[in-house]
Amino acid sequence: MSNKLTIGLFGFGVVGQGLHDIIRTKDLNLEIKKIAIKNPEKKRSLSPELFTTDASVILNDPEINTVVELINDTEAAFQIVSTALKNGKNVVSASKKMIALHLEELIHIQEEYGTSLLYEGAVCGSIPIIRNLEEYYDNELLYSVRGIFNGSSNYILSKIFNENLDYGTALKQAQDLGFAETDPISDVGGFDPKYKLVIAASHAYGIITRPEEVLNIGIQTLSSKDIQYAREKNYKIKLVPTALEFGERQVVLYVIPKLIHSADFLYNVENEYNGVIVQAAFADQQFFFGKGAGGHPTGSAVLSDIAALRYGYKYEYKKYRTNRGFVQSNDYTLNVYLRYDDESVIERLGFKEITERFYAPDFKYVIGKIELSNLIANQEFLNNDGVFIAEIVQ
Ligand SMILES: NC(=O)C1=CN([C@@H]2O[C@H](COP(=O)(O)OP(=O)(O)OC[C@H]3O[C@@H](n4cnc5c(N)ncnc54)[C@H](OP(=O)(O)O)[C@@H]3O)[C@@H](O)[C@H]2O)C=CC1
Ligand SMILES: N[C@@H](CC=O)C(=O)O
Repeated sequence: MSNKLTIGLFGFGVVGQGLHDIIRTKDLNLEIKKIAIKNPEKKRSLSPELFTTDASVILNDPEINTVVELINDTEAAFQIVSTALKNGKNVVSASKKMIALHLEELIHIQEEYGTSLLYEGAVCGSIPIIRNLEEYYDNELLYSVRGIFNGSSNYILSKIFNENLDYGTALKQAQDLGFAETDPISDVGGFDPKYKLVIAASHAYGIITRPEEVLNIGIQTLSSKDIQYAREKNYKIKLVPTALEFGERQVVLYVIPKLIHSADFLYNVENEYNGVIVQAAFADQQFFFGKGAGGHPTGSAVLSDIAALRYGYKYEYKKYRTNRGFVQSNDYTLNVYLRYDDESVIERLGFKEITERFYAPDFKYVIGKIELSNLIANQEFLNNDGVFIAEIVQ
């Protein structure tokens, strides 16, 4: 491909503008030729001639060799990205939901048309985790990948724990700072970190998982009682996606709040920062830390992908293609804290074992072991008021 990148940018919101800010500070031998947006009435900080609402102006322009997709509409993003790849353009995207939902198809399109799709900014903002999982870690030696993959929920939890802010105020701040998704239930309900986990697991283990088959329980039902419990036991609560190998090449994926002890690297990951712990057979634990949301941190990851396209970089999906027999499995048991209102909840969830019970008129909880499949069967129920569940790692 030509050394000079001529870019068609889709989206000029938090991340699109963040990327543009970064690009204009440096002489990078690249040009943003056109920017596609949705609302022609919105006031823009750049010349009106640069903008279009017609996607085909970019997608059919033979001079544009690189498409950068940073929009907040999943289905439109898939149409744009797949058409651009089929039209011979390389693409950078930060749309994690779109990528997680369409990963297998996107891999095949890249293969068929010889084009490249990079998406480092889609997983943990500024942290270069995808290229590391893809290139550095052999899946034979990789035990687990877990961490804080969502800046908004971590921001909310930090503000609640460290500054006693109420949930609604903290969420509003995360939205005002540009961290939250258009519908913030995606963040606080654990959907956004689940999409990121699905993408990370494909590069870690070579397995492509359908997001709807992965448990996501969020922080939206957190109450003052859970915070009191965590504080008394010297825990912090964090929303943690986990991909972990167990048994014979089985990989379990799930997203759930976790009670985190001070010895855990994630304990000190605060606000919009993310942290990823990779556990490998001989390297033991390695910790990646950086801003996981916001225009400039995400823009920096997008720019790194743009720069990688200059030298023809592609994900080879080696682990997926060689298929070394890793399979996703939900045959896994978690140790959990469950705060509940109604006694029938305990029976409904079918605990394997209960090791602790606390009972007061205004606060009831149990600690015990439960099958992941039971949590999946009750996922909707567990995201409703009256219950809060969190994993406790023993
Ligand atoms: N915010 C963050 O910290 C991060 C966000 N992401 C992801 O990056 C993407 C963009 O997020 P963010 O910048 O926050 O979103 P914003 O809501 O700030 O901006 C979205 C932009 O997309 C444009 N847009 C929407 N639909 C279309 C369409 N069909 N064609 C062209 N433009 C369109 C909007 O146009 P208009 O201006 O006219 O409304 C707007 O400029 C999302 O997928 C998000 O999940 C990833 C990592 C971090
Ligand atoms: N809403 C997301 C944005 C980045 O991916 C988050 O809060 O992490």
